[in-house]
Amino acid sequence: MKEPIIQVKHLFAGYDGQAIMEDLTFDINKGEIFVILGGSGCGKSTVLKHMIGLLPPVSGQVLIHGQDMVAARGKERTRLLRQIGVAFQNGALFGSMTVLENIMLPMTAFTALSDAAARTLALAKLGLVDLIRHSHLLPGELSGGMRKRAAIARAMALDPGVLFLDEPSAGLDPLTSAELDLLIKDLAQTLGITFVIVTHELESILTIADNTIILEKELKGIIATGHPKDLKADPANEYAYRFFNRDPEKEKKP
Ligand SMILES: Nc1ncnc2c1ncn2[C@@H]1O[C@H](COP(=O)(O)OP(=O)(O)OP(=O)(O)O)[C@@H](O)[C@H]1O
Repeated sequence: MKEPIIQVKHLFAGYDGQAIMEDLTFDINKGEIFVILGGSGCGKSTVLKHMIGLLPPVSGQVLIHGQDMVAARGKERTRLLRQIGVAFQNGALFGSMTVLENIMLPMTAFTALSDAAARTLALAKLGLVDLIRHSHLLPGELSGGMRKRAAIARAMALDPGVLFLDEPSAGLDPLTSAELDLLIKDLAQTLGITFVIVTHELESILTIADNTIILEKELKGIIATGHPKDLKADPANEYAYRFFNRDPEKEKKP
């Protein structure tokens, strides 16, 4: 049975009281890989920032397990934020710390774990992303694909139920990007982690997404929602059809 883990309700997304997306309402179910799509600059990352508590929305609610993260304050907010992990596009790893130290950092900073226990747990996370052999390296010594995997391991440090990934395939070659897709699918299936991903990569979306929303700039809202394979095949949903079939020409027709 579908169980919403995140509910976005009447979210007006934007900056300084100015909405660039209006009245977004959608659910993300436990264990699914949910992809946020849309043309460049339409507001995908902005919506993501509201969902992870990095930026207050113009208005609306983001519920995690039924509790409003936007309204939450103090310890309640910290508790809700602990339930999500985030891997940003550039990895955002600390360059002067080894990969292992990067994964241990959230554990020692936010829990009472000893260094030894944090080290053991961090190595377990690195095992999940196949990076144990590289745990002693600095982020700058890793390949692009490894850096993404390290960022995912760090996002998993505190065992969140939901992982947010902003453009995970950006800058990766197609093969490395496909490997990352497999990893995401594997983590969703084996650990039951829910993924919320902002990406443009059509191949990747069709391979991994269980559900998508497509945002549209002019409309300032959701233009299509559903399984990407259904959206790709359904000409009735014209914008989604064009998006998945890379058909900009039709866009110019009335
Ligand atoms: N800090 C900010 N203050 C004001 N406006 C911003 C800020 N950051 C982004 N914007 C604007 O908000 C709009 C949406 O940007 P956003 O980065 O969310 O889009 P996006 O869909 O993620 O784009 P892309 O796919 O190109 O990364 C853009 O017009 C952008 O210029």
